[in-house]
Amino acid sequence: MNHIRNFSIIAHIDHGKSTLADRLIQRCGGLADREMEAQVLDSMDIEKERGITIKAQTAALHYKALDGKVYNLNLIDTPGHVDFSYEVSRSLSACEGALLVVDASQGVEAQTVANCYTALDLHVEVVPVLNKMDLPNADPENARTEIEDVIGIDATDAIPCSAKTGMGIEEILEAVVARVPPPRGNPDAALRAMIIDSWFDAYVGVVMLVRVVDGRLAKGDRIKMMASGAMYNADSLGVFTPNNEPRQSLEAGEVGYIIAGIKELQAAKVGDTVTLIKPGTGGAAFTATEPLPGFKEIQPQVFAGLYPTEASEYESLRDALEKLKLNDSSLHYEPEVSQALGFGFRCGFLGLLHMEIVQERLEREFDQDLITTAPSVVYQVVKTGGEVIMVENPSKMPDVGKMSEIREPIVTVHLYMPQEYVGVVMTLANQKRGIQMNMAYHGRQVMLTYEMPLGEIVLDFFDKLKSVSRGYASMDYEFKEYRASDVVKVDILLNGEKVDALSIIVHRSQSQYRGRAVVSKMREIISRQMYDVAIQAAIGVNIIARETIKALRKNVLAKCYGGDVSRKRKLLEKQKAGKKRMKQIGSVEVPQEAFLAILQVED
Ligand SMILES: Nc1nc2c(ncn2[C@@H]2O[C@H](COP(=O)(O)OP(=O)(O)OP(=O)(O)O)[C@@H](O)[C@H]2O)c(=O)[nH]1
Repeated sequence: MNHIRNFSIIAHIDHGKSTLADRLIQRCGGLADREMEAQVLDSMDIEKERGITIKAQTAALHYKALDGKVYNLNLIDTPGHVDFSYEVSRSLSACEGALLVVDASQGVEAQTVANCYTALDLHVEVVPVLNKMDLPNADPENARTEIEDVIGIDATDAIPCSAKTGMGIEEILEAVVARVPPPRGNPDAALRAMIIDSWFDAYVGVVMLVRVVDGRLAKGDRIKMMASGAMYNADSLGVFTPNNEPRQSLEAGEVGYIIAGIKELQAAKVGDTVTLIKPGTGGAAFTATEPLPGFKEIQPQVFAGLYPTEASEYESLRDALEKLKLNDSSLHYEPEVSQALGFGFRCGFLGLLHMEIVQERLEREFDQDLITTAPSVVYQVVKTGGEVIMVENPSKMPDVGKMSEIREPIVTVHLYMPQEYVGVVMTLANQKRGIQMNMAYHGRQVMLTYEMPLGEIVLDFFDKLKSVSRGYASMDYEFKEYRASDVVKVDILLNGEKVDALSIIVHRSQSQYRGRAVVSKMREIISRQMYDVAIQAAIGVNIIARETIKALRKNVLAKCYGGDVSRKRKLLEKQKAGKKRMKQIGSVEVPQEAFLAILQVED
């Protein structure tokens, strides 16, 4: 195992993670130049466009070091957003080292900090790298000082490099060999391999990327997933270079893939431990007694309704969701009926970004026209009879008289920011009903710990945090508990009719304000119709806000002075096209944005 190094790259968006990874792969001969497409490691189109990595991928590199020995360097890619923090922690826990890439012309930025702390918590050796040294305004001294002040690690040996010109690449590879410790597992113990990532391949079924911690796995061995208990045959094994390269076995310390005829992604959960059920070729011990630490069952945190704009598209939306789910085990969905929107699906997501990605893929890859309702968290409701139910759709909230308590999910949030933003971040956290638990200094960087309702976070907390801190603050959060809370359901009525898909759940102290704000936002969004439209917000039978949209549809044609038929038709066509993502509710045409009006409300 002394010739193996497992490492990943931590970087702020745009600091050059993908470019550097490509360089390292190219230098180690993994891909011929013509195969080098920009950013090999980000495989999905959307990833490229959004510039984030959704699924971790990996490359096993062969590097002949200056000491004359050939090393096996496994580069493990990590996703970079708060919705995927669990995946980040699993990929980092599969590494002994991490390159911390800092753009020498920009210095340390907040997003890197949270991942860097995760790495340090997991005792991963962090090797700082100063990228973009070819830029005229590169300031390596400043970047070094910031790494020491903000992250609190020694940056004397930070390596200057340029992923663009190739400067420093050799030094980085040497540093990986010299500074990242070799893996420490026990090759003679029972097999324990951690699933770092898993995805569905149309030809071979589920592919698992694993880090073998102890023992040995050979082709054909019978394996078992320790958390799910499912058993399979390890039909084929191999490593990614990043192309796949079949192997007869994977040894302790190695990173590679297993294909075992698994049809369901849920059977190969990230963080689960793979062990053997029959003696393999590894020795006497085969079934591990203890799984590797850190496995968590990931539950969707945010729910929203997804409806086709045309009722006839329901089946094709179902097919699309089914296909997406094949490769995204954290996506949940089940059929749901709304009086206003007809047949659709209640979908569960890891967070808002995950929801956006799914929505975008449905529209782009599957050509779906969707209406999405406002995201909601899951509430725990104690009914008057004592029964406890989970409510993930505001419109399903029982009547007030039938509930004795509503509990909302509370999360522990860690907020990281430079000192100068502590004040504004605290103000924001207080507005969002946060309770401060702790404050810790790491050099110039501060970590605030809050307990906060998840419902406040899913609305717009992340965007607000970025805007008050000019992008410098970052966060991560984890579920803590359900806690009793004075939340109420606010219904929205159009011409006196309750629109189930528009109901929201908010804290009573904010209900008046939010009700009013949503109603006035909707007034801006819903265009004028043939009739007057009354928009109201109500808590139970109490109307708390009202706006009226005056009838005005004739205006579309008003400019046409009667005569010009073709122009008239054009205008009507145009109006029809504009209606595409609209839904007829009673006599009112409601555009897609109206369902998300709650997200557009400013505090
Ligand atoms: N001048 C210069 N530009 C670089 C260097 N490394 C990367 N870049 C450019 O910086 C931009 C961001 O690089 P990426 O490799 O996509 O950065 P990333 O960190 O992977 O970003 P995300 O994939 O968005 O997280 C690209 O336009 C690169 O061409 C470098 O050493 N010098």
